[in-house]
Amino acid sequence: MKPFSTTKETDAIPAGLQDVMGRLASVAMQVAHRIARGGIDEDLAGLCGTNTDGDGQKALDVIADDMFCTALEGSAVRFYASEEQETVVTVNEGGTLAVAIDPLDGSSNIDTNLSIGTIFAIYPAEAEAEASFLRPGSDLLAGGYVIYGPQTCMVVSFGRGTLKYVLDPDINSFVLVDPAVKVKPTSTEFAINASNYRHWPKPIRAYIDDCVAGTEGPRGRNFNMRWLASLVAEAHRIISRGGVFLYPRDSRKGYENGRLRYVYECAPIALVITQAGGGATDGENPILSQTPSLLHARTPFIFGSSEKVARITAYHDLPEQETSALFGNRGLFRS
Ligand SMILES: O=P(O)(O)OC[C@H]1O[C@](O)(COP(=O)(O)O)[C@@H](O)[C@@H]1O
Ligand SMILES: [Mg+2]
Ligand SMILES: [Mg+2]
Repeated sequence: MKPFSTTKETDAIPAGLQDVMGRLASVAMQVAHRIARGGIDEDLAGLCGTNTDGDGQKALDVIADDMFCTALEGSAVRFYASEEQETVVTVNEGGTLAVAIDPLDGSSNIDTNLSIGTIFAIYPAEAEAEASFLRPGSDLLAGGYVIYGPQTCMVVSFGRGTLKYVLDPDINSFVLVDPAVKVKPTSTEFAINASNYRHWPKPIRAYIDDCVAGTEGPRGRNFNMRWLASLVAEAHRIISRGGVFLYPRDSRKGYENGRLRYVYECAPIALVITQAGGGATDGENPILSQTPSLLHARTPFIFGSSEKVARITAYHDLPEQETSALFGNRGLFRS
């Protein structure tokens, strides 16, 4: 079983990362297979613990974490950081790379047969374990995700554009289908968990109010909303047809910096999106220029079509009375 179908697929990967990428792709194929068989002889959605963030761990969270970590033994990976592990694991003292991973993203959807995924980030290893990860996303050697959906795809950037691979189930290998993925600069779709509306900061409320007001509001046109509760699936939709995703900070306890984790969720997705021409910010500043202070640090996260992300930043720059006022007053944003 070859993770990549031909040399074309492998040659698109920098030489120093080919082995690790092959290992990640091989595990992803096994995870996809296991998901496809879920419920036949194992309950992948069964609760089996709590991670450091207090999130309930499902069986598949733990299984996938174990599979990825084990597969990196004997590779060039020195340090392994995971959503499912409190501290960094030293895989190979002599390694030169550091891998951070969300082994299973969108866990709340495991038993619903909606798309879920894996998010991965590869940095150069530093002498200290944590220092290898507490750095800006602009230091990434690679960032990407695998989506387990009707198709299994891998979308990855090595800092020079974004590539899309599809798993061909006939040959059990990933095939490179798009070496230069592009995110549409604009779109009429937004994705946000609207049940948190009352907790959002004013600029986010104002932006969503103006979208929801449609043709009667300052934007003068209608918008459509999606929310899958699977970051990978939202990213893949945006890669495919544009749109914007928002998980802002909010006033709930524990959501002061939003929900999503910088090191193994936001930074790699931001790399993939920005290398495809999209935008990725915390609402005001680029994600890739920030430095997390903790391994599991969270950050507000807004990404997608560049014009939409820029517009949301502009809402953050509005004077206080503009975001407090009724939408009709935001004449600045008539388009
Ligand atoms: O349930 P909420 O608050 O809408 O959050 C959904 C978000 O949480 C996540 O499921 C967090 O990821 P995990 O499943 O890896 O913990 C994202 O995929 C998704 O965008
Ligand atoms: Mg996640
Ligand atoms: Mg996860």
